[in-house]
Amino acid sequence: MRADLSLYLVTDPGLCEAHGLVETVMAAVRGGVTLVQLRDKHASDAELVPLARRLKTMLAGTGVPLVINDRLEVALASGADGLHIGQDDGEVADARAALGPDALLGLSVQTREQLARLDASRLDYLGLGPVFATPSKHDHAAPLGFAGLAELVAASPLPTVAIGGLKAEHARDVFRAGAEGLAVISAICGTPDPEAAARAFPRR
Ligand SMILES: Cc1ncc(COP(=O)(O)OP(=O)(O)O)c(N)n1
Ligand SMILES: Cc1nc(C(=O)O)sc1CCOP(=O)(O)O
Ligand SMILES: [Mg+2]
Repeated sequence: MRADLSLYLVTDPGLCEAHGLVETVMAAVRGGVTLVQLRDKHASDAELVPLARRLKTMLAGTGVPLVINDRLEVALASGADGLHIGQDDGEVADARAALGPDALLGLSVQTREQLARLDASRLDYLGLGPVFATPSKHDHAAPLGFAGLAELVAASPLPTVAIGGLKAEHARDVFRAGAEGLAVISAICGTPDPEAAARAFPRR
């Protein structure tokens, strides 16, 4: 599945708490977010499935797909549009086999070595990062900077979205590095006005 990666919102339960997670997502979509990832490292699958279903219902008619972070079972049970996995989140082939050919499947990549061994035929896009160090992910890899990002983008066989410490003022540099878009948590979720925060991102 081909997705618009321009402005990719990754949710965080703590940072989205102020306005409510669903309300934050919908405000961000009104502001121009093109893809939403439900990411909660602590909730159980049983807690995430109804939340994912609610988000999917709310996003109906907007054209904005919903992907689930890490949890294949949640993606399958909720009817989400896809899944985003990292290097240690299971096999791409297994995820693709379970999700079917039409689902959106993304993989996180931090290094050239990971790029060289991935199976592009089963993936739709790559998340490249972190561009900068960020408190939103405690176990992130070494920051790439824009030069490191550009190197990975140039070697990528798939569309890419940059992630990690990105704000609206970084959009031009991200596009110059060749990525299709920016994935963000705190630049939208942690703000007083998520719609305005999303709107502030320049488009490619
Ligand atoms: C768009 C996007 N890119 C990268 C990541 C990071 O995934 P991962 O390395 O599996 O880390 P966690 O998010 O699971 O902590 C992402 N979630 N989204
Ligand atoms: C979820 C995630 N993955 C990363 C990676 O480098 O793979 S960085 C990150 C957190 C992004 O949050 P913020 O926009 O607040 O920096
Ligand atoms: Mg993961």
